[in-house]
Amino acid sequence: MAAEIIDGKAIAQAVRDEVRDKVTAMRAKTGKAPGLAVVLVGERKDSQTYVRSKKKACEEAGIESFGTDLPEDATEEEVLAVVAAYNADPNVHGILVQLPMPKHINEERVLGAIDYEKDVDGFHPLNIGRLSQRGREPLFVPCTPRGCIELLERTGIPIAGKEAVVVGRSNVVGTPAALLLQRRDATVTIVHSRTPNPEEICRRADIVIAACGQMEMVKGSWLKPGCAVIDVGINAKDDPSKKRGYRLVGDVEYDSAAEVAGHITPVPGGVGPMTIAILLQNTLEGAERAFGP
Ligand SMILES: Nc1nc(=O)c2c([nH]1)NC[C@@H]1CN(c3ccc(C(=O)N[C@@H](CCC(=O)O)C(=O)O)cc3)C=[N+]21
Repeated sequence: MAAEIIDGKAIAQAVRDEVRDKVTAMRAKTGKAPGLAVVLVGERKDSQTYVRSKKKACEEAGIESFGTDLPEDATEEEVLAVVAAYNADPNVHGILVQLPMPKHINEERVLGAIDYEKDVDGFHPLNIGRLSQRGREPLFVPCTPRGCIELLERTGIPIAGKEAVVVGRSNVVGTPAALLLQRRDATVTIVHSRTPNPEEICRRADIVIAACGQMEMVKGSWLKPGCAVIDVGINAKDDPSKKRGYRLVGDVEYDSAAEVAGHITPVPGGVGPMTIAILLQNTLEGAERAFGP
C-alpha cells in the first residue's frame, strides 16, 4: 500500500490565499498593510534564493517587503544597527535575519536584539521560552515547525494522544517542533546523533518529523505501517540525469518510506513551501497586533 502524498505546495497556497484576503481586508479597513524586513548578511547562494522567494511571496500577498543586504565582512555592530532601525520603523511588523550568518557574528546576540513583537521567526529567547512553558503563549512560533503542524492538521491527521518522534534536535526545527507536538498532547520523543537505537524508537511513532540534516537517513524499515511522515530535509543529491547534475531529496528515503507510511510529504513540494506561507501568516499576525482591534 502506497502512502498518501501530503501536497505541501497546495496547502501552502491555501494559507497564502487566506493571508492575501486578510491583508486586502486590512488595507480596506485601516489603509495600512503588514510589512516584513529581511536582513541578509553575506553572499550564500542558497540564502539569496530563499530571500528572493520570501520577497516574491510578500508581494503576492500584499505584504510590503523591506530588505537590507550586508556584505560578508559586515560587523556585528552594523547588523545590530540595521535591526535597531527596523525595530523603530512602524511600517515593519516582522524582522527576519536570514540564517546562518557569517561565523564572526554572534547569532544569539543579533536574534535577541530583534523586538520580540516583530520576531516573525520566533527565535527570540522570550518567544522560545514561552513556547517551552505550559500555559504561556509565544507571540510567534518558528515558521518551519509551525508549517509541519499545519500540514498535519490540515490533512486531518490526529496529534493528541499519539506517539510522535522528532529526528533531530536543532534550535530552528527539531526542538520547537517537539514542543509544538507536546502542546497538542502528543507523547513526544526526540532522537538525535547520540541516540543508539533511533530506528527502534521511530518504529513506535504515529507521527515522524525528520529534521536531522542527513540525506535519506530515515528508511521505510524505521517506520510503523500507516504512520505520518513529515520530511523537513533539503539535500542536493548527485544525479547525472538532471541538467543541474543533482536533485533535491529529504532526510527520509522517500521510496522505501512511501511503501510503509500512511501519509508522507515529498521533497521538494512538502515542508519548504509551508515555511514561506507561515512567515507571511506570522507577519500578518504581527501587524494585526500592532494595529489593534
Ligand atoms: N532566519 C531564517 N528563517 C528561515 O525560515 C530560514 C532561514 N533563516 N535560513 C534558511 C532556511 C531554509 N528555508 C526555506 C524556505 C523555503 C524553502 C522552499 O520553498 N523550498 C521549496 C523549493 C526548493 C527548491 O527548489 O530549492 C520546496 O521544498 O519545495 C526551503 C527552505 C527557510 N529558512
